[in-house]
Amino acid sequence: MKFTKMQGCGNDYVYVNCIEKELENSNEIAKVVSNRHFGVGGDGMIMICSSDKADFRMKMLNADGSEGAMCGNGIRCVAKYVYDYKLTNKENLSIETPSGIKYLDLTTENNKVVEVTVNMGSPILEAKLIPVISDNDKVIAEPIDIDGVEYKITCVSMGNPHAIVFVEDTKNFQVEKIGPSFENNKIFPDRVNTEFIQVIDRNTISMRVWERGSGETLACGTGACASVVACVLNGKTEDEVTVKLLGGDLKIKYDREQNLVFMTGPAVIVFEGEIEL
Ligand SMILES: N[C@@H](CCC[C@H](N)C(=O)O)C(=O)O
Repeated sequence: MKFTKMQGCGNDYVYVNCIEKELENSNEIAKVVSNRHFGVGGDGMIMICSSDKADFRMKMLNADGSEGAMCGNGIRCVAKYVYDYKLTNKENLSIETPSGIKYLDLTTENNKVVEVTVNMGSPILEAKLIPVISDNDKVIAEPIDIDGVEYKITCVSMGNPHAIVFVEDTKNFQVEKIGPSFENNKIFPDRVNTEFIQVIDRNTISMRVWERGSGETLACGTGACASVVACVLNGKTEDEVTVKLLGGDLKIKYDREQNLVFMTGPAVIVFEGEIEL
């Protein structure tokens, strides 16, 4: 199988062109190729497919083979893939995902994409739709017991579920130890992605993430969007925020008038290859 390894802020996936032919058994293939010792290595696999509703369609699978309905870093890389490999010459693209059609603006230099802005759509706050089990309609700064310690979570879906936790210091936070207990807590019927956020100032936050199905990653685009929405809801930041991740920075804008979230960030090709399956 031919592939291109790409990354956005260090959130790396194996990209496969499925425009002519979809992959059979893609959940199993995602597990194999994502393995960092026996496969290509990545946080998961992303398939670029044709669409009858938009310019292209994206399907994303986590490293454990489970599907995510949206991937913020992935969708920017899909835009770079289709433009740089000349599958389109459009600099304004629409990409269908299981969480709806997203609209993207490409910034190019020397006929290559260097940065992409994505209209990520409206955040979903209704507990039932995220889904998170709660007595309240929305989960904002609600206490949760994780391994005997009380944390406060704010829950937001950007097409996929996120729980946001404010911490004193992201650098020394034990994400690997605590992340799985959030992911698999019984109040999240579909599991959850968890963002640990340190507020630096009213326009800057530091974030680490434990991703459902992939573990700690260097960045999560939907997670950065959900976190800025959570910051605004908790009165911690303005609505334009630089999110500092282990793998780089994302610029997020929560346009409250339109109730839309915009994400701007890089997309990079790392290498191309072929793997025997
Ligand atoms: N890294 C992604 C999100 C990938 C999916 C997520 N792990 C899930 O299962 O919902 C991003 O950049 O948004």
